[in-house]
Amino acid sequence: MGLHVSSHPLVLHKLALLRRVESEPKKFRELVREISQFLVYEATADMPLAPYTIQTPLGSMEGHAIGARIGLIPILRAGLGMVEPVIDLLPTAHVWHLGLYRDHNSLEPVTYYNKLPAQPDIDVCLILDPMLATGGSAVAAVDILKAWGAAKIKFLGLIAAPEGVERLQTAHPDVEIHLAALDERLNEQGYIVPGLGDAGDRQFGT
Ligand SMILES: O=P(O)(O)OC[C@H]1O[C@H](OP(=O)(O)OP(=O)(O)O)[C@H](O)[C@@H]1O
Ligand SMILES: O=c1cc[nH]c(=O)[nH]1
Ligand SMILES: [Mg+2]
Repeated sequence: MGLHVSSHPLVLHKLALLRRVESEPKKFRELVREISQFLVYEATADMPLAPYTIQTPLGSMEGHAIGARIGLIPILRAGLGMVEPVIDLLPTAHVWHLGLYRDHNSLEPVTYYNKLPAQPDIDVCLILDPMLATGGSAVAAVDILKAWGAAKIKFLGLIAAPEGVERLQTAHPDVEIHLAALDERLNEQGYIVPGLGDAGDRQFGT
């Protein structure tokens, strides 16, 4: 319940290319862009619609607009690469960046950037972060958004470990998780296996 792992052939095809060690940052960023668009297409399948009257060259009819105010919450750094492809499809979305990094020793998230306004001005928050590993960062992001007053929150990620899914679902069972893949496990350093390595480093060449 609440966990969606894409089985679309295009997602699987592009995910294999994304994982490959040969995919250099330019290629990697392109694949992050493409897979993110497929993911948000699937994750917005239940968005409410607002009907309104439009004119075609041949007459009037009832058209539809997305009836929710959507906020994109990229988790810096690695979530940055998911913003442009998603906002291209949802051009009226607001973007609120959250800066979180994992402490290398404790693997616990450290918050370093949060400029959310005093009052939430969106109906649905889409958290964008390619990797859900221990789940510490995702749980922290949802904690922040709920304390802010966000009503509905979804997590969009490229690859997750079962440990991270379980931690997020236990802490926040109401948050839907949309993934391109659910991998085997975490290794001793907290990396997803087989995964793709460090999603921030691979996008930004660091
Ligand atoms: O589920 P967790 O164990 O919390 O790990 C996942 C987090 O790790 C990565 O960020 P990282 O800390 O590498 O920061 P970066 O994006 O700046 O490289 C990733 O983008 C997530 O935010
Ligand atoms: O495998 C992992 C785990 C956390 N963050 C990453 O970028 N990759
Ligand atoms: Mg990183």
